[in-house]
Amino acid sequence: MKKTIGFIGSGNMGGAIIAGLVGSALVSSNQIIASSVQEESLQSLKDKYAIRTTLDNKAVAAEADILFLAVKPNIYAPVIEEIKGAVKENVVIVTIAAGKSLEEIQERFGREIKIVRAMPNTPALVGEGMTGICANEMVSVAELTDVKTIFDSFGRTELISEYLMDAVTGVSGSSPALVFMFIESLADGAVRGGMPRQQAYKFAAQAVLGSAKMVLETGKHPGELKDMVCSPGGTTIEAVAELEKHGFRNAVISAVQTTIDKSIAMSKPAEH
Ligand SMILES: NC(=O)C1=CN([C@@H]2O[C@H](COP(=O)(O)OP(=O)(O)OC[C@H]3O[C@@H](n4cnc5c(N)ncnc54)[C@H](OP(=O)(O)O)[C@@H]3O)[C@@H](O)[C@H]2O)C=CC1
Ligand SMILES: O=C(O)[C@@H]1CCC=N1
Repeated sequence: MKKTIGFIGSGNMGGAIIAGLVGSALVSSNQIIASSVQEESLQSLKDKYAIRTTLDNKAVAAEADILFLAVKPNIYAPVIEEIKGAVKENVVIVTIAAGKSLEEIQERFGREIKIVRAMPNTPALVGEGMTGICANEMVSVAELTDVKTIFDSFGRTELISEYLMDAVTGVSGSSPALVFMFIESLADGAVRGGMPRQQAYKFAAQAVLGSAKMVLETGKHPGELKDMVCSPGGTTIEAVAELEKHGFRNAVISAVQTTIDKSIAMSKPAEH
């Protein structure tokens, strides 16, 4: 891809996308330019990925053909105000913020502008991201394909309707945090059984990785895969019964619902 890709903000998520992009070889490092507020964070990105960096958001906006807004949702308004006069006429804006609609972003730019809304996740860092994307009507098929190609370069991407973006935020944007908690808990259980901690993380993480791959690659229902592990009268069914006793599935469903509720709440700007 020949385009210049800009990042306004390059923290946990922006940094993960940059890492994924550089790792994919879809673009060369010098086609990526990123801004942040602290020189140290930029220096660290420069050292790791050899990309171009600046403290000047407008300089990124002026160069980018595809411009990622990777700052926290609560500073979208001032950041867009700062850069809106500097962006290229035909720029494609990629917003990755929870709860920021295509309509709201367009309103803040104050003109018709090409916008792709994406909800990625931090596993982008290791080339295993999951991203949902949608776009406004200004974005051409070719431009959407370019943006999808970027997300595809570090994981899987699906085009979705915008109304599903809150659900995507729960099921894949936020869920890595829940999965990390699950891995930590599995490992704690193994440590309780005497296993050294670092070894326990490896066993727990590989078990989760392998299980996820089985879902993706066998096409079998997760319940069937669970049944395949539960030997009658064996060890696993004891653990299943224990989790059911504590409302495990209901807890997870409710947790995802809270992310959806929060994402919806964040999409309603507070009245001033
Ligand atoms: N974290 C995640 O898993 C996911 C996050 N997102 C979305 O990504 C966005 C960023 O989140 P996340 O990466 O977690 O947040 P971080 O706090 O890790 O990163 C925010 C970045 O913005 C920079 N920044 C702060 N103020 C400014 C400013 N005025 N101008 C330019 N850069 C600025 C920070 O700079 P510095 O480092 O120098 O302080 C930092 O690089 C959010 O909108 C979030 O909803 C979406 C999906 C998943
Ligand atoms: O916690 C958040 O708001 C962001 C969005 C999805 C993951 N992290």
